Amino acid sequence: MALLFKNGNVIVGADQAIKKLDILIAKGRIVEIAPEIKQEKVEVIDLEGKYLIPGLIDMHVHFRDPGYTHKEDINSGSKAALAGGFTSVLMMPNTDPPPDNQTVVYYWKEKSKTIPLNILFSGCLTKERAGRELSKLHELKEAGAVAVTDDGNWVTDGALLRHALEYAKALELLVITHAEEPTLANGGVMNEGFWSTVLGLKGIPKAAENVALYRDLQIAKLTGAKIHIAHLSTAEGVQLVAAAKQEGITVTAEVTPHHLVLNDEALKDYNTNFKVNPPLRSLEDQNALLKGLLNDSIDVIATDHAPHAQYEKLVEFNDAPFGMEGLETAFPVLFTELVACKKITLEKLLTKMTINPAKILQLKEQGEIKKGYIANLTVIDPRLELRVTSDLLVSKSKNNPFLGKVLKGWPVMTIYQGEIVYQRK
Ligand SMILES: NC(=O)N[C@@H](CC(=O)O)C(=O)O
Ligand SMILES: [Zn+2]
Ligand SMILES: [Zn+2]
Repeated sequence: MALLFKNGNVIVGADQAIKKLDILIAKGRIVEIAPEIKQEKVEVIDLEGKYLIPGLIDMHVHFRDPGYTHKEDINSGSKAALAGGFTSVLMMPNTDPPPDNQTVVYYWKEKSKTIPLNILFSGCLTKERAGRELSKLHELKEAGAVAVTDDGNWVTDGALLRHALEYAKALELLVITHAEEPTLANGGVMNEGFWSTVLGLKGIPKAAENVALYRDLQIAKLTGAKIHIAHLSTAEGVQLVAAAKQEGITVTAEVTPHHLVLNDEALKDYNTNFKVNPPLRSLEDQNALLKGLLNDSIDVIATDHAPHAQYEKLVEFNDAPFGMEGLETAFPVLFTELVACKKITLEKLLTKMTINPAKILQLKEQGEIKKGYIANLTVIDPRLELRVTSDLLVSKSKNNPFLGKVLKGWPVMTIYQGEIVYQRK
């Protein structure tokens, strides 16, 4: 049945302007946008006080399927995405087996075909993500991958990255880099600085990210290929990306919600839910990342949703795996900590979570609310306040750094291709 949204604050157009409008959707599309729509035989949804926004797009999620489905699988990860207001996600390839050829991509396709979420696939850049030999990039493209990355590992062999970028350019595959020079990271578990000294934990210096990033940008320049920087975490990194853009290097960059609202002081209780890679950096880095987001050096906010089972995190800090669960709290965290505190406008935040990732992933007729576009939409209740608890989270994993926090601005309804696929009870 057609749906008519009334009385809402609707985010429309390429500038994500907030307007009081009615929206009619039918047959999976947005068919009318007007100050007042009168239509019979439709289901009317009263949005009083709420926002209707484009479905959120997350270009960095780990669904752990196949191989680590005790942490998450395509089904549970998708449920978490929909509960978080996301209608498109890009899956990362650090699974077992990893998608370095078409087999895993076909498995993903088969397993996700009935799930009401636009799931995009990334393949490995190198075989087994081992950094020695290129994956079958052609095969991956043919199977439907839109990106290639060795996320979790940096491609240490520069010539190999060069070749990957050359092929990827010809194949129109996006290359995503996890920029961290491993000999500098050297087994560290948190950011190297004041807090690692206080806590007696081995640090990962910011230089590990900065040198890797600089090399990757130079290889992008050399090849003229597009490169996307995953989870930027340092102030210098923001400068490097800004300078590269200025020079005409075709680079885009993302930042995570956790790097925008947390810093390494959060680790002072040795809570392993705050252990993540790249690590939470200093307050200065946190501030620089927000600045970089505001001045468009950083294009996208992506969650890097990295679920781990509870027992895996219930160990000594040094032994815990890196990663945070993030899909479900991303929007309320950013709304509470940045929009409500007037550090960023809702329009700007949404641009980084809808239009910009849609452009980078070349998603057609998505990312904004526009007549004729696909009806992927999310309803946000800015007044709804909820405490983050493990019961609230639908992901298989509960390693969320915001557990215990009261957040507002929760997604309450997610619409995928015109159908209501999630409703908060
Ligand atoms: N971010 C993390 O801390 N962990 C990710 C890997 C990654 O994104 O590099 C994971 O797969 O667990
Ligand atoms: Zn990574
Ligand atoms: Zn990741």
